[in-house]
Amino acid sequence: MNDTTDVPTNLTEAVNDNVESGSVKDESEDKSLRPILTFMRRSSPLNTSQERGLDEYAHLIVKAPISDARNLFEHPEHPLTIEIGFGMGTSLVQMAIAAPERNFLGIEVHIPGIAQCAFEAGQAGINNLRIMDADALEVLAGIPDGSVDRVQLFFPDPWQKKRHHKRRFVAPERMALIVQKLTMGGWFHSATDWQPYSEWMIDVLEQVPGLENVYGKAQFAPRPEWRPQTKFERRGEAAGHGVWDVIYKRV
Ligand SMILES: C[S@@+](CC[C@H](N)C(=O)[O-])C[C@H]1O[C@@H](n2cnc3c(N)ncnc32)[C@H](O)[C@@H]1O
Repeated sequence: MNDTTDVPTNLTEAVNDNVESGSVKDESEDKSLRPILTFMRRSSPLNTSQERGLDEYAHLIVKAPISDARNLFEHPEHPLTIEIGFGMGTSLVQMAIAAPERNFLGIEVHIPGIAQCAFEAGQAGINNLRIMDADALEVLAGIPDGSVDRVQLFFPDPWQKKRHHKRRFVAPERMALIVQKLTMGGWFHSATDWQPYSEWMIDVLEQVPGLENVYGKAQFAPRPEWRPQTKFERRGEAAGHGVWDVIYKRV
């Protein structure tokens, strides 16, 4: 995870600066051929629950690539929510428990988060949640158009420095892919505690063909009471930040 428990955003960005400036060796020979990633993979040791998550509940973790996310579930006809970057997954598990009539696929690259999410979902005994260790953009590119009812992206890395803005998940080309995968009437729901990113989101999303703001042109959504608080939301709150939700509908 980019900005985990353990790593504040500014440190992540400092590491990223070093990669970009060449002071940290990168395995890729030709940088121009590398896709721009919206995350940095970081490793940290697993605790006992996380070890158990990978071990006892491995059946909840799906390997990439997949051809149709709906078929991962006992009820493929149920509407599918994909959460991009669920972090430690606690809020995603809460959402899946609260909505047994929906299927949930969480995609993350942070292994302790994947393991923790598997542990909590396994302990809760739910069968409407699957987890993937993958770049969500690659997963989305491989599944059928119009197959996802909701895409949610909560407290994405804000990539605060101007030269890192290209890594922000909410960007016209990435949103075009999301639109393609949403069902008609389906939602893209994001939230952030970083005000400049919230304004950026509105600026980008208002211009995306095929999306309409559910709360009116350029409006933020009221914080839905059914969206559980996330770890990064709590962290933002502790730092005195506000919270801005945006909900757009596929039209
Ligand atoms: C700032 S954290 C927020 C985590 C969680 N949503 C929360 O609110 O606590 C953003 C997470 O998104 C993940 N992420 C960013 N881009 C991603 C991508 N393209 N595919 C999968 N995960 C991604 C990062 O690994 C990171 O864990």
